[in-house]
Amino acid sequence: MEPIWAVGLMTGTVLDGYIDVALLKTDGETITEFGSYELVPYPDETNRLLEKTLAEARAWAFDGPEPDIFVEAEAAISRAQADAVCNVVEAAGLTMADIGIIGFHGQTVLHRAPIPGRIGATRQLGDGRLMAQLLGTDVAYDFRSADIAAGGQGAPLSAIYHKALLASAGCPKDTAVLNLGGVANVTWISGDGQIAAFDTGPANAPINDFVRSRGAGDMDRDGANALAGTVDEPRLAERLTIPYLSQPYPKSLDRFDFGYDWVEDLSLEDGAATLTAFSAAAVGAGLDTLPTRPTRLVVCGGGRWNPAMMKMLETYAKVEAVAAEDHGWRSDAVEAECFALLAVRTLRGLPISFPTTTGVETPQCGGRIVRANRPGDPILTITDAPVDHWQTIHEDLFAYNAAFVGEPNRSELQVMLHDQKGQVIAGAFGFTIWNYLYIQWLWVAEKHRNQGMAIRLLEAAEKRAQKRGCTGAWIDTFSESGLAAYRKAGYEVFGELPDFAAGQARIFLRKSLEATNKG
Ligand SMILES: Nc1ncnc2c1ncn2[C@@H]1O[C@H](COP(=O)(O)OP(=O)(O)OP(=O)(O)O)[C@@H](O)[C@H]1O
Ligand SMILES: CC(=O)N[C@H]1[C@@H]2OC[C@@H](O2)[C@@H](O)[C@@H]1O[C@H](C)C(=O)O
Repeated sequence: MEPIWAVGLMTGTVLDGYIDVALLKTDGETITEFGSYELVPYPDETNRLLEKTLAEARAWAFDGPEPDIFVEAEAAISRAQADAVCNVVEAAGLTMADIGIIGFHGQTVLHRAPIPGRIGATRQLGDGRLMAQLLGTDVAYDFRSADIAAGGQGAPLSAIYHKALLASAGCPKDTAVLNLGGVANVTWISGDGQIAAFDTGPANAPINDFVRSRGAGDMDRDGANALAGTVDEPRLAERLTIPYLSQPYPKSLDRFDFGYDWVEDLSLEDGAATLTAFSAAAVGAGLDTLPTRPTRLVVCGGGRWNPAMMKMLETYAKVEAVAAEDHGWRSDAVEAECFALLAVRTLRGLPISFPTTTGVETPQCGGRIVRANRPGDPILTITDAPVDHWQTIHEDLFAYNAAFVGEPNRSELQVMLHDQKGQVIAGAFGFTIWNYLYIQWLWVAEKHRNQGMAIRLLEAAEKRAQKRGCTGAWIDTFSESGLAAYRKAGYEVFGELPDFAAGQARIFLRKSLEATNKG
């Protein structure tokens, strides 16, 4: 496939109020060109709605029907992100017609990793159909469900994009990629090109929540608090015994799996320092689980802008931390670019998750695609009274069939029984087509039933059908009496549709007209 322009959309777990929008030209395997990138703010009311939605999602905990608020939030997210796409595409000097596909991650509101005996669960709010309608462009969305359904973690999915980035930058073999969002995830490529990826632990989410709880802003901006504080080493050492950290991958986390309650009694500065050290040390513990420990990490995601975090990666994770920008990548764009690439992969039917990235048994293609209506596309109509164009289809269909099975010679047939006064007492209607007679309707007036009328009608119809060259006949019924009568006439059951009407099966019967001839 020729590379196409794709738009990637990401709103991560920290709910920082921004939509990450990035353009990427790609064939789904390699990066041809990085396009423009912007952080577009959500409207204030959407931010408030999202906070409420996340709280309701946690209370719901995948138990029972989804909270009603999801419907409203999903529409608001989809509309706001569609607007953002329009603006970024236009500002880049392109039109929507230049965009091959949109990769719409949606908002993760809840994520639960699988455990032995129970598959995982994940929910990203985002209505791909609505976005495709609004923008008139194909949309790939719901990237994680298929992986989860197949037994995978559903995350992280960025590994295949990180691999493409590492290849494009020609990084040394011992380099891994680290994303520091609400949660931290790492991607490592083995010498023979195998990918490993997993969530290492928290990144910014607990730091943001802690700082916010002290009324000190939305984040520890530039690591100012952490840099001014002292890490509570004993407390950190104890915290580092949490089994998740050294557990073998694959593994994934929800944004709220790690909190800040364990530093609540510390000062703002010491708390921030201890939380930052914990996120960094958790990365180190994760690196220890890889077959060979990388010596360099290219760091992307918002945490890359936190100097305390970058410094602590060196001291607590014992690894060289290089900013994404040092390789010409754009820290804040990586996740959005990733979903642009994943959308193209989905379009091409290429896998987006693998046994070593999400633990899924076989690579999964994931992502659902909605095709948009474009000018010039066929128009779909549905009617309860077909007339107009049926003849066109009919003639074409018959001509098509005739080309490989000969002329159908469809010809109708009606058999009637009248009394002496001309009153109808029984009748059958059907048609012969190719080698078969089909009796569509057969009816006997009530007072004439059980007198062999049905058999007389059928025999007459069968004779006529034989003259027309038919070698078989079929009929169907969902009445007991019909079934008995047709059996008596030499028909045998060859199929049924259970519960066709009010619990009754529709029974299909056939009879060989050749056998009748011979016998
Ligand atoms: N200048 C800065 N100083 C300190 N921290 C920063 C700075 N800029 C960004 N951050 C941190 O990065 C966070 C945003 O990170 P990012 O956008 O990568 O998260 P996300 O994509 O929502 O999360 P995830 O990757 O888990 O889905 C901010 O909320 C903040 O904690
Ligand atoms: C369920 C979910 O949304 N997980 C996110 C989250 O944020 C970081 C980390 O946890 C990662 O596993 C994932 O996002 C990135 C884009 C991923 O799938 O690679």
